[in-house]
Amino acid sequence: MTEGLLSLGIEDLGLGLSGANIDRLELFLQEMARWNRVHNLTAIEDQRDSVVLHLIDSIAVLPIMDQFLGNKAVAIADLGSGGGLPAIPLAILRPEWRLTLIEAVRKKTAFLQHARGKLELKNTEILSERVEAVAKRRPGEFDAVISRAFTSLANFLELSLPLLKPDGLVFAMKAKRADEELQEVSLDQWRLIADEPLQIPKLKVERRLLVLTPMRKSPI
Ligand SMILES: C[S@@+](CC[C@H](N)C(=O)[O-])C[C@H]1O[C@@H](n2cnc3c(N)ncnc32)[C@H](O)[C@@H]1O
Repeated sequence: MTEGLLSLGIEDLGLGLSGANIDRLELFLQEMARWNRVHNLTAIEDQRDSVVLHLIDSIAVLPIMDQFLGNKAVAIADLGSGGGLPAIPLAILRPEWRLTLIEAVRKKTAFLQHARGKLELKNTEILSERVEAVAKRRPGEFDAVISRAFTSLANFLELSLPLLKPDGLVFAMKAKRADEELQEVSLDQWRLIADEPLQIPKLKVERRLLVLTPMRKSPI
């Protein structure tokens, strides 16, 4: 099974993954495939390779996140986690980070709870709620926010702002066409502090990771 992750180039990411890391990522993929079959969890029940590529896409952000967050016990929210990307692979590979997965659809959070138990991911919490509701209940709580395939950049930033600590960071996983989305962002409100191309082995489309921080320096 591990052959899939290896043959699709996970080692080329240069993350220094151990055999145990790869086994746990593989277990997550197996659970996702099993739940997909039974519950029709997401649209990505297509070929296994494409799910593997989604996973590799999700961890390609790690070298850049590491630069900003180091190995501190930071609190990170993943908005619109769906089947757990990118939060679950990140939680597997960075046990010192605390990941909060926020997902509105209950069928999906049932899977996320299942995966959390199966993988014994004590550094995760699953919230079966809309992001907007969590922001009201827990304002200014997170060091960082991330999302993948969630919404437009401008909307992601708007939803992130109330969740973030004053110096919090937003990690936006984007495709090459992020330039148009960046033009919609108010530079009075946000500072772009990094815009990094990502190397995804075997994946033809280009990816970027944008890192932004709010200009305001106190929570709302
Ligand atoms: C296209 S999926 C992406 C899932 C996952 N991040 C991935 O990359 O595979 C977007 C997810 O965001 C969730 N979502 C959309 N708006 C939301 C909101 N306001 N609060 C919580 N979840 C939301 C949807 O239910 C859906 O599962």
